[in-house]
Amino acid sequence: MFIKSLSLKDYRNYEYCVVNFSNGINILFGKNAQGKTNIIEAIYLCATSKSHRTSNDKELINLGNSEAHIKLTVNKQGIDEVIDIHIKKNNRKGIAINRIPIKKLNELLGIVNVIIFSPEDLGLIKNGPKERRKFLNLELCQLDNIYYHNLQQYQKILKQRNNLLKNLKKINKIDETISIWDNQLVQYGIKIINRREEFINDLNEIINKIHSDISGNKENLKIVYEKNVSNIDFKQKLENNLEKDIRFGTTSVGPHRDDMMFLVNGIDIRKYGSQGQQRTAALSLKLSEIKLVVDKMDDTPILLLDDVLSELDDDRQKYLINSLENIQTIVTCTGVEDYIKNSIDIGKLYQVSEGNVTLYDLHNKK
Ligand SMILES: Nc1ncnc2c1ncn2[C@@H]1O[C@H](COP(=O)(O)OP(=O)(O)OP(=O)(O)O)[C@@H](O)[C@H]1O
Repeated sequence: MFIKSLSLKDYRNYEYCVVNFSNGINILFGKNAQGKTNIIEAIYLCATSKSHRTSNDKELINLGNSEAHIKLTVNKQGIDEVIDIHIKKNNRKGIAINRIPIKKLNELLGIVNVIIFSPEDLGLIKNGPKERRKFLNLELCQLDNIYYHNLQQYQKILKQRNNLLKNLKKINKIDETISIWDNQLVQYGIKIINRREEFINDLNEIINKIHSDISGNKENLKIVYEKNVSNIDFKQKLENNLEKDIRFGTTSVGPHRDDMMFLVNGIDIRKYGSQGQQRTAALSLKLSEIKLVVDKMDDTPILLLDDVLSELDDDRQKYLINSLENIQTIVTCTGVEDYIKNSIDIGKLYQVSEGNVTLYDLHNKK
């Protein structure tokens, strides 16, 4: 699939803007704070219904205006699909697919498949478990509608259980209704654990080869799923921890406390890796994700590279660029030197300046 066009009205620092994309590599370049990431964010929003930067939709509306509109046309195996998003000040948004309004946000998932890669992703291994869980959830929600549903249910039940725990602390006694929540939490939790396990196994099938290539055959990379509970002991652990959970007013066990360990030549690089090792492993992870999505889908996803190339050294830049064949890529950067140096075949080059996007001719320097 590839994005044909994006139009923005009163969105972030754009009053009105239309960008037509090539189905190859598209580069948006410009100085800092001109609106490059805002374009990536708008595309991401059309794919997932959420911004990758904020959970407050109001921030997406151009300051001084009361509504924002985003329209994206994607071509899927020859057929155009149009996504319209309308964001209102009261944090409500209306979404339509081919002009038909959708009732639930998850109807949007799977229409446009994007993989986003930004400098923050390079910190995935160095950062805390919350970031790694976010990675798991974002990827799986896009790949699998059932996972999205199970995760939503799990989070809803977890919130209700935590509220009950806080009430039980106040009245200082144990209420039988907790076991009703526990059963439901276990029911959805197990589904989440199983799907995460399957996903990590799939990544492991791919990642070692990629990582070994990037590291010049010096390093071996394996991901280990650090489950906080297993599908066998989840219920028991909830019961064992009940008193503690009431004391703290929160659920201390479950997949909401999962993590992933990254082993390079058998060593946990979250703790003992150099920064370079951690960043390379993060790059391998992202590239594995691309390959996995390409293998699992009938169609190719769209790759969004937000200012990431300048963060990589020459060898890693080359490796990433060589992986971009046959996949529409939308790149943001401050300068195009890295792309010229790597002789990339650029489909469309745009300059972004103060909320304006203009086609740029490298040769005529227009
Ligand atoms: N709701 C909004 N209304 C108006 N302007 C906004 C709004 N939200 C953000 N901006 C402006 O958008 C600009 C930031 O855009 P963006 O994050 O896309 O920058 P960028 O070009 O990717 O820069 P960098 O290279 O620094 O990442 C800033 O000038 C910011 O003030």
